[in-house]
Amino acid sequence: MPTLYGNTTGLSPQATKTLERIYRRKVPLASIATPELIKALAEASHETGRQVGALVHRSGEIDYVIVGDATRLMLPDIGRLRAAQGRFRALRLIHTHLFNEPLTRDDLVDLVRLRLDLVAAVQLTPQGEPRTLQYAYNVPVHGKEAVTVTVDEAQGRGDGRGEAALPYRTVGPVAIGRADVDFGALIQALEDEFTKRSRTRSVAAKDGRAILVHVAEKSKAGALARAEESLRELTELAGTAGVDVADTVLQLRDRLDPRLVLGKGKLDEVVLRASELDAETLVFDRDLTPSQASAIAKHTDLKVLDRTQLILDIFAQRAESSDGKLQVELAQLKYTLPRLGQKDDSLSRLTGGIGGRGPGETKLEIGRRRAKERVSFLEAQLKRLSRQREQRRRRRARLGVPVVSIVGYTNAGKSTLLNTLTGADVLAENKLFATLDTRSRRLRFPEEREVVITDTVGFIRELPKDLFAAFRATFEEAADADLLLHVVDASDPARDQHIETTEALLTELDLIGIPRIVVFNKADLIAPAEGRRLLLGHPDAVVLSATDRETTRELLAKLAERLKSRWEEAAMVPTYEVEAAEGELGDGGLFEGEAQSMTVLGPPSSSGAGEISSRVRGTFEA
Ligand SMILES: Nc1nc2c(ncn2[C@@H]2O[C@H](COP(=O)(O)OP(=O)(O)OP(=O)(O)O)[C@@H](O)[C@H]2O)c(=O)[nH]1
Ligand SMILES: [Mg+2]
Repeated sequence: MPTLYGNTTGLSPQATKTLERIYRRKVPLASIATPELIKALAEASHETGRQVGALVHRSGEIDYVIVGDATRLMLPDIGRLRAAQGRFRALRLIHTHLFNEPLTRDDLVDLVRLRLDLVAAVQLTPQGEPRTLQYAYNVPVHGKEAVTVTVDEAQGRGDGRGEAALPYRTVGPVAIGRADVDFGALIQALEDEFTKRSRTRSVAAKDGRAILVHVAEKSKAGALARAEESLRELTELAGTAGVDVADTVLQLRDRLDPRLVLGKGKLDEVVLRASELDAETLVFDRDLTPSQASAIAKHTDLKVLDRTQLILDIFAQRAESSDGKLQVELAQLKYTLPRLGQKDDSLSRLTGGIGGRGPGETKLEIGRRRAKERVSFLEAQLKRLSRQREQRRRRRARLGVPVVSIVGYTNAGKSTLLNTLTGADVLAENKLFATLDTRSRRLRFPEEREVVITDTVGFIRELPKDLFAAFRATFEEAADADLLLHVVDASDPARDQHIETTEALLTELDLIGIPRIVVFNKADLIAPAEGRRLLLGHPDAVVLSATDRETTRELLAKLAERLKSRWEEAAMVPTYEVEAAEGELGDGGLFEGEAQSMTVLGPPSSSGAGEISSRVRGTFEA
């Protein structure tokens, strides 16, 4: 027996028979629907008082007969693997409308999101006779690159997009029998056009085009400003991850939808927008539960990522040391595991990150059991590495060299500061999370005094939990620090928030007890008066430009002063005279030989303690 789909409860045996008979119809490629099929659908509708539809395959077969209610039809899950780029699903929906309604928004959203060949509605007379036919099909739109922010207040303000080109075209309603378009020729022409376009597109955006979505409750004061700031950061994160941001959408709601987060109407709009802009990914500016992500992916037929996945993806791309790679893989697996439990064939859209990137051997689409095994393996591996680090640290402690760790929000200029202070060439980039592996350099002060300066991973608001756990290890180094340099990008409008976030994370990492110097960086980008104001709030801080070595003198003097007792304790050198140090600062003699300031501590075990190497990477790493 052929299966009936949709709202099949309470159908009489007679109605069931009528419906099942629809499967016998054949539709040639040359027409949208035959008069016989239309008649059969109308009869079944009349008999049941419900909408009835057929999904017709290009082969002419009817693949699905679907029953709705009086006003709508829910399509079955027709295999949510996306149709190949530039191709349609080879299925067209022909269905009845009982009250002479034109194509509804739901019809059009289904057309676009499922990439159906075509959607047609047959308007029936009150007597149940087919009267007119209206149809719609997907058309290529030349997407605008512009980033628009749309805010939906409760009053339903427009989305400010104006007359955007629609990704579909509707025809009719026309009298039945007048709709004599050659369906086969139409679909062939459309597919050719789409294929041509997607070829040029895929070169332009190798990591995919995405729409960024921020949804927040509007009850809270300042919600809009916070949302905009958060979207700005997400846009930067997306850029860092190599995602082409096609558009951003911002919705403030009274209450978040527990299932879809956004309102259904808004989400439908996003689907259409994604089709317009040829975007295949939605990135949510919040964490989604596995079931939310799954529901949204199912509803939109788009790839759905949340903020955590985006950050994980960046880490996956950027981790360099074997340690870092293991940690990222572990975090990705831990994030993926609860999502593997879902009975969901759209798994690849929930897991793989942007391009399915995962370090190590994990393909991110492995089974649950394999994933668990891999987690245990990685955890054991990381424990071993952590023990090794611990040993190295102890050895170093015996050497008595004080350690200074540079911490702070991502992109604050930590690596730049390390480079400038030590003459190193650690990668510093205008990207979030440029640094993922801890690097250390030795900085020499006069009189044979020296410190080891360590660069760290940048902090970020709402650092993903699993990632936090995994990266805690990289802060083990910092846990032994005698002093922290908290670098702040003084020119960032969200500066105060960044300070707050960093301090909260320092607390969580148990580092808050370590003495700290706040370094307001990027002084060249702020007015001098602003710099002075900053110092009023933080009298112990310094203001400098990490890009300009001249400006770091005050910091070096402060470092020398703060580390004085530590050096004395280590009894490495005779008593340090602050006055003398300042005198030396005056003539720039703080660096005792430029070449030596570039010395790197070599791996003590493998190549002998204190070996001089010009390589930066791999410092302290066995
Ligand atoms: N104008 C200006 N730009 C700076 C200054 N210091 C750093 N930058 C720039 O800020 C960007 C980030 O610098 P990084 O040193 O990579 O920052 P980071 O804190 O190490 O960042 P992550 O490793 O990503 O957490 C780079 O483009 C630097 O060139 C400064 O004093 N002035
Ligand atoms: Mg860095």
